[in-house]
Amino acid sequence: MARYPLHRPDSPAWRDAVRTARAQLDADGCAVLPGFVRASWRDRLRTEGEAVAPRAHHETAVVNVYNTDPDPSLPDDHPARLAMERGNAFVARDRIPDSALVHRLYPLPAFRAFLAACVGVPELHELADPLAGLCLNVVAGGRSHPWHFDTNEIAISLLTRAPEAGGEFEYCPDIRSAEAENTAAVADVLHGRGGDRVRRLVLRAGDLQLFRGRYSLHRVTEVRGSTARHTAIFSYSARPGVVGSAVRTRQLFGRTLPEHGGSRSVRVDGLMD
Ligand SMILES: O=C(O)CCC(=O)C(=O)O
Ligand SMILES: [Fe+2]
Repeated sequence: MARYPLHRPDSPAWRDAVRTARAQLDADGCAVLPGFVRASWRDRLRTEGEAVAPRAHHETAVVNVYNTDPDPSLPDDHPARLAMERGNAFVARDRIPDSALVHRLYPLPAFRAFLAACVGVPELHELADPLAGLCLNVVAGGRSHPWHFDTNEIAISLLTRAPEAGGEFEYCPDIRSAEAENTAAVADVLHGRGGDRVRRLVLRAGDLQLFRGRYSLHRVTEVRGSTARHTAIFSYSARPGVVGSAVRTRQLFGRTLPEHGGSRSVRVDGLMD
Protein backbone atom coordinates (compact mmCIF):
# COMPACT_ATOMS: atom_id res chain seq x y z
CA MET A 1 0.00 0.00 0.00
CA ALA A 2 2.95 2.33 0.61
CA ARG A 3 4.84 3.84 -2.29
CA TYR A 4 8.03 3.67 -0.22
CA PRO A 5 10.10 0.45 -0.02
CA LEU A 6 9.43 -0.27 3.65
CA HIS A 7 10.33 -3.93 3.26
CA ARG A 8 13.68 -3.30 1.59
CA PRO A 9 15.83 -1.52 4.18
CA ASP A 10 18.96 -2.39 2.22
CA SER A 11 17.80 -0.64 -0.94
CA PRO A 12 19.09 2.75 -2.09
CA ALA A 13 15.47 3.99 -2.30
CA TRP A 14 14.90 3.18 1.41
CA ARG A 15 18.12 4.92 2.39
CA ASP A 16 17.31 7.96 0.24
CA ALA A 17 13.86 8.31 1.76
CA VAL A 18 15.31 8.09 5.27
CA ARG A 19 18.08 10.57 4.49
CA THR A 20 15.62 13.10 3.08
CA ALA A 21 13.21 12.78 6.01
CA ARG A 22 16.04 13.13 8.52
CA ALA A 23 17.39 16.22 6.83
CA GLN A 24 13.92 17.82 6.85
CA LEU A 25 13.37 16.93 10.50
CA ASP A 26 16.74 18.38 11.47
CA ALA A 27 16.14 21.53 9.46
CA ASP A 28 12.69 22.40 10.74
CA GLY A 29 11.26 19.75 13.01
CA CYS A 30 8.94 18.43 10.33
CA ALA A 31 9.22 16.03 7.39
CA VAL A 32 6.60 15.24 4.77
CA LEU A 33 6.64 12.06 2.66
CA PRO A 34 4.30 13.01 -0.16
CA GLY A 35 2.08 10.28 -1.57
CA PHE A 36 3.20 7.81 1.08
CA VAL A 37 0.06 5.79 0.47
CA ARG A 38 -0.23 4.83 -3.18
CA ALA A 39 -2.94 6.54 -5.21
CA SER A 40 -4.72 3.21 -5.75
CA TRP A 41 -5.22 2.77 -1.98
CA ARG A 42 -6.34 6.31 -1.19
CA ASP A 43 -10.05 5.72 -1.71
CA ARG A 44 -9.92 2.87 0.75
CA LEU A 45 -7.93 4.98 3.20
CA ARG A 46 -10.58 7.69 3.03
CA THR A 47 -13.61 5.41 3.26
CA GLU A 48 -12.17 3.48 6.21
CA GLY A 49 -11.71 6.81 8.03
CA GLU A 50 -15.23 7.87 7.13
CA ALA A 51 -16.58 4.59 8.49
CA VAL A 52 -15.10 5.13 11.96
CA ALA A 53 -15.42 8.93 12.19
CA PRO A 54 -18.91 8.67 13.78
CA ARG A 55 -17.23 6.83 16.69
CA ALA A 56 -15.21 9.92 17.64
CA HIS A 57 -15.55 11.34 21.12
CA HIS A 58 -17.03 14.83 20.63
CA GLU A 59 -16.65 17.16 23.52
CA THR A 60 -15.70 20.74 22.86
CA ALA A 61 -13.11 21.33 25.53
CA VAL A 62 -11.60 24.53 26.83
CA VAL A 63 -7.88 23.92 27.00
CA ASN A 64 -4.58 25.74 27.24
CA VAL A 65 -1.51 25.23 25.09
CA TYR A 66 -0.06 22.66 27.55
CA ASN A 67 -3.35 20.84 28.17
CA THR A 68 -2.89 21.48 31.88
CA ASP A 69 -5.46 22.50 34.48
CA PRO A 70 -5.90 26.26 34.98
CA ASP A 71 -3.31 27.62 37.42
CA PRO A 72 -4.27 31.04 38.81
CA SER A 73 -0.87 31.39 40.48
CA LEU A 74 0.78 31.93 37.09
CA PRO A 75 1.16 35.52 35.86
CA ASP A 76 -1.61 36.84 33.57
CA ASP A 77 0.63 36.92 30.53
CA HIS A 78 1.79 33.29 30.93
CA PRO A 79 0.68 31.26 27.88
CA ALA A 80 -0.88 28.64 30.16
CA ARG A 81 -3.47 31.29 31.18
CA LEU A 82 -4.93 31.59 27.68
CA ALA A 83 -8.04 29.44 27.26
CA MET A 84 -8.80 28.07 23.78
CA GLU A 85 -11.58 25.92 22.40
CA ARG A 86 -10.48 22.50 21.18
CA GLY A 87 -13.03 21.50 18.58
CA ASN A 88 -11.50 18.32 17.16
CA ALA A 89 -12.63 14.83 18.11
CA PHE A 90 -10.64 11.60 18.37
CA VAL A 91 -11.59 8.06 17.46
CA ALA A 92 -9.64 5.79 19.82
CA ARG A 93 -7.60 2.81 18.66
CA ASP A 94 -10.02 0.28 20.07
CA ARG A 95 -12.75 1.69 17.79
CA ILE A 96 -10.69 1.30 14.60
CA PRO A 97 -11.01 -2.19 13.09
CA ASP A 98 -7.84 -4.28 12.94
CA SER A 99 -8.40 -4.66 9.21
CA ALA A 100 -8.17 -0.90 8.50
CA LEU A 101 -5.03 0.11 6.58
CA VAL A 102 -3.92 2.47 9.32
CA HIS A 103 -4.37 -0.24 11.93
CA ARG A 104 -2.31 -2.66 9.87
CA LEU A 105 0.43 -0.07 9.43
CA TYR A 106 0.67 1.00 13.07
CA PRO A 107 2.29 -2.16 14.56
CA LEU A 108 4.06 -3.21 11.34
CA PRO A 109 7.74 -3.85 12.21
CA ALA A 110 8.92 -2.59 8.79
CA PHE A 111 6.95 0.66 9.23
CA ARG A 112 8.30 1.18 12.75
CA ALA A 113 11.87 0.43 11.66
CA PHE A 114 11.59 2.88 8.76
CA LEU A 115 10.18 5.60 11.05
CA ALA A 116 12.84 4.91 13.71
CA ALA A 117 15.55 5.40 11.09
CA CYS A 118 13.91 8.67 9.93
CA VAL A 119 13.69 9.92 13.49
CA GLY A 120 17.17 8.67 14.40
CA VAL A 121 16.41 6.30 17.27
CA PRO A 122 17.29 2.59 17.47
CA GLU A 123 13.68 1.48 17.88
CA LEU A 124 10.14 2.83 18.11
CA HIS A 125 7.58 1.07 20.26
CA GLU A 126 3.83 1.10 20.06
CA LEU A 127 2.29 2.84 23.04
CA ALA A 128 1.04 0.46 25.69
CA ASP A 129 -2.09 2.62 25.67
CA PRO A 130 -5.03 0.82 24.07
CA LEU A 131 -6.73 4.12 23.18
CA ALA A 132 -4.06 6.69 22.32
CA GLY A 133 -1.50 4.71 20.31
CA LEU A 134 -3.47 5.10 17.11
CA CYS A 135 -6.35 7.45 16.60
CA LEU A 136 -8.27 9.27 13.93
CA ASN A 137 -8.40 13.03 14.39
CA VAL A 138 -11.65 14.47 13.08
CA VAL A 139 -11.89 18.23 12.55
CA ALA A 140 -15.34 19.17 11.26
CA GLY A 141 -16.31 22.32 9.37
CA GLY A 142 -16.16 25.40 11.60
CA ARG A 143 -13.88 23.59 14.04
CA SER A 144 -10.16 23.79 14.69
CA HIS A 145 -7.48 22.06 16.73
CA PRO A 146 -5.86 24.98 18.55
CA TRP A 147 -2.20 25.62 19.38
CA HIS A 148 -0.67 22.92 21.54
CA PHE A 149 2.33 20.76 22.32
CA ASP A 150 2.10 16.97 22.19
CA THR A 151 3.02 14.65 25.03
CA ASN A 152 4.98 12.55 22.57
CA GLU A 153 8.35 13.64 21.23
CA ILE A 154 7.48 12.65 17.69
CA ALA A 155 4.08 12.61 16.02
CA ILE A 156 3.45 10.66 12.85
CA SER A 157 0.29 11.50 10.97
CA LEU A 158 -1.34 10.50 7.73
CA LEU A 159 -4.01 12.66 6.17
CA THR A 160 -6.82 10.32 5.12
CA ARG A 161 -9.31 12.99 3.99
CA ALA A 162 -8.59 16.58 3.09
CA PRO A 163 -11.17 19.29 3.77
CA GLU A 164 -12.51 21.54 0.99
CA ALA A 165 -10.70 24.53 2.47
CA GLY A 166 -8.95 25.60 5.65
CA GLY A 167 -7.69 22.90 8.02
CA GLU A 168 -4.08 23.86 7.41
CA PHE A 169 -1.34 22.57 9.64
CA GLU A 170 0.68 25.42 11.17
CA TYR A 171 3.75 24.94 13.33
CA CYS A 172 6.66 26.71 14.98
CA PRO A 173 9.74 24.47 14.80
CA ASP A 174 11.46 23.83 18.11
CA ILE A 175 9.98 26.85 19.85
CA ARG A 176 10.75 25.14 23.17
CA SER A 177 13.36 22.59 24.18
CA ALA A 178 13.71 20.01 26.93
CA GLU A 179 15.57 22.70 28.89
CA ALA A 180 13.51 25.83 28.19
CA GLU A 181 9.79 26.59 27.83
CA ASN A 182 10.42 29.90 26.02
CA THR A 183 7.06 31.20 27.23
CA ALA A 184 7.49 34.70 25.75
CA ALA A 185 7.74 33.35 22.19
CA VAL A 186 4.89 30.91 22.81
CA ALA A 187 2.69 33.77 24.08
CA ASP A 188 3.53 35.80 20.96
CA VAL A 189 2.32 33.01 18.69
CA LEU A 190 -0.88 32.49 20.69
CA HIS A 191 -1.66 36.18 20.34
CA GLY A 192 -1.08 36.22 16.59
CA ARG A 193 2.36 37.80 16.77
CA GLY A 194 4.29 34.72 15.65
CA GLY A 195 5.44 36.28 12.37
CA ASP A 196 8.04 34.19 10.53
CA ARG A 197 8.15 31.59 13.28
CA VAL A 198 4.89 30.16 11.98
CA ARG A 199 5.19 27.75 9.06
CA ARG A 200 2.25 26.38 7.16
CA LEU A 201 1.71 23.04 5.40
CA VAL A 202 -1.00 22.09 2.99
CA LEU A 203 -1.18 18.30 3.03
CA ARG A 204 -2.89 15.98 0.57
CA ALA A 205 -4.59 12.70 1.42
CA GLY A 206 -1.97 9.94 1.57
CA ASP A 207 0.86 12.24 2.70
CA LEU A 208 2.76 11.06 5.77
CA GLN A 209 4.06 13.68 8.16
CA LEU A 210 6.73 13.25 10.85
CA PHE A 211 6.83 15.98 13.39
CA ARG A 212 8.61 16.96 16.63
CA GLY A 213 5.36 17.79 18.40
CA ARG A 214 6.69 17.98 21.93
CA TYR A 215 8.94 20.91 21.13
CA SER A 216 7.17 22.50 18.16
CA LEU A 217 3.99 24.40 18.88
CA HIS A 218 1.31 23.50 16.31
CA ARG A 219 -2.34 23.70 15.37
CA VAL A 220 -4.88 22.86 12.66
CA THR A 221 -6.65 26.02 11.50
CA GLU A 222 -10.41 26.18 11.16
CA VAL A 223 -11.85 23.80 8.60
CA ARG A 224 -14.20 25.43 6.10
CA GLY A 225 -16.93 23.63 4.18
CA SER A 226 -18.87 20.52 5.07
CA THR A 227 -16.10 17.93 4.60
CA ALA A 228 -14.39 17.12 7.90
CA ARG A 229 -10.61 16.79 7.85
CA HIS A 230 -9.42 13.31 8.91
CA THR A 231 -5.93 12.32 9.98
CA ALA A 232 -4.65 9.06 11.39
CA ILE A 233 -2.26 9.81 14.25
CA PHE A 234 0.35 7.14 14.98
CA SER A 235 2.04 7.56 18.36
CA TYR A 236 5.24 5.74 19.23
CA SER A 237 7.88 6.07 21.86
CA ALA A 238 11.56 5.24 22.00
CA ARG A 239 10.73 3.47 25.27
CA PRO A 240 8.23 0.68 25.74
CA GLY A 241 5.32 0.92 28.16
CA VAL A 242 4.09 4.48 27.63
CA VAL A 243 0.47 5.04 28.68
CA GLY A 244 -1.42 8.35 28.81
CA SER A 245 -2.47 9.76 32.17
CA ALA A 246 -6.04 9.08 33.32
CA VAL A 247 -6.88 12.81 33.26
CA ARG A 248 -5.65 13.34 29.71
CA THR A 249 -7.24 10.11 28.50
CA ARG A 250 -10.62 11.19 29.83
CA GLN A 251 -10.25 14.59 28.16
CA LEU A 252 -9.48 13.05 24.79
CA PHE A 253 -11.64 9.96 24.70
CA GLY A 254 -14.26 10.52 27.38
CA ARG A 255 -13.34 7.30 29.18
CA THR A 256 -10.42 5.39 30.68
CA LEU A 257 -9.46 1.73 30.87
CA PRO A 258 -7.69 -0.18 33.67
CA GLU A 259 -4.34 0.51 31.93
CA HIS A 260 -4.76 4.23 32.69
CA GLY A 261 -4.96 3.76 36.45
CA GLY A 262 -1.21 3.88 37.17
CA SER A 263 0.93 6.77 38.35
CA ARG A 264 2.24 9.49 36.04
CA SER A 265 3.46 7.78 32.93
CA VAL A 266 6.90 7.82 31.38
CA ARG A 267 8.07 11.25 30.08
CA VAL A 268 11.47 12.21 28.76
CA ASP A 269 11.71 15.63 30.38
CA GLY A 270 10.22 17.88 33.05
CA LEU A 271 8.32 20.19 30.67
CA MET A 272 4.70 21.11 31.25
CA ASP A 273 2.44 18.59 29.54
O1 LIG B 1 -4.44 16.27 12.71
C1 LIG B 1 -3.32 16.79 12.63
O2 LIG B 1 -2.79 17.03 11.55
C2 LIG B 1 -2.57 17.17 13.86
C3 LIG B 1 -3.13 16.55 15.08
C4 LIG B 1 -2.38 16.88 16.31
O3 LIG B 1 -1.64 17.82 16.38
C5 LIG B 1 -2.55 16.02 17.48
O4 LIG B 1 -3.36 15.10 17.44
O5 LIG B 1 -1.86 16.24 18.48
FE1 LIG C 1 -0.46 17.66 18.16
